[in-house]
Amino acid sequence: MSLPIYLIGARGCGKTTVGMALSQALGYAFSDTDHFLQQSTQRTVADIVATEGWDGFRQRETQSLMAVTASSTVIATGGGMVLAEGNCDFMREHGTVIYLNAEAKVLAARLEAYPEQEQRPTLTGRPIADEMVEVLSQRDRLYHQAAHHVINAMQTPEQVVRQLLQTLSLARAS
Ligand SMILES: Nc1ncnc2c1ncn2[C@@H]1O[C@H](COP(=O)(O)OP(=O)(O)O)[C@@H](O)[C@H]1O
Ligand SMILES: O=C(O)C1=C[C@@H](OP(=O)(O)O)[C@@H](O)[C@H](O)C1
Ligand SMILES: [Mg+2]
Repeated sequence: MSLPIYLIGARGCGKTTVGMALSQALGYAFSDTDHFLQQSTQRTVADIVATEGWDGFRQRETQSLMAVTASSTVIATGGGMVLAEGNCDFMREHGTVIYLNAEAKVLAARLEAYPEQEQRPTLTGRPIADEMVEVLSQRDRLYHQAAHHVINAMQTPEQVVRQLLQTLSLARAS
């Protein structure tokens, strides 16, 4: 059995989309911390944030991370998973952590085309393009610090998966 692979990065970088495709390519299981949270509570992210605030959501997110961690599993995390240092330590100790890196304007374009507001309530109250600049200015360093590998996510999902497979096989060979 192989260690879990954690995908981290900002909203819209493709953790959920690419994570599913990567799991199929590897023959791994797939989990998503937001899907787990929504299925286990039967509530949306927006509903949890509205009633418990972001602090309440973040506590539940940490519990979800632990609950979905299993061998031979690709795990798509929520974009704010790295905000708690304990989550970063946990991921690095239990598996391989990969940052799907993309510029704010690319993220904003994807999120504007497909906002999924129940999954992504506003973080700052600002328009998406401004929000992504602000979020990356706060988190880019945290994503880099937490990651074992950084992948350019500004390519097609197929290209991102190919690059992930290459990086993982190089890491295993070394
Ligand atoms: N590499 C990519 N190129 C173009 N669009 C993408 C890519 N990855 C994801 N998307 C699109 O961006 C949106 C957000 O993707 P998602 O996988 O939910 O990101 P995340 O889980 O990181 O927030 C979706 O509409 C998805 O189809
Ligand atoms: O960036 C964030 O703080 C969040 C990202 C979302 O997940 P995705 O990154 O999968 O969109 C979801 O966990 C929640 O809305 C908070
Ligand atoms: Mg996601």
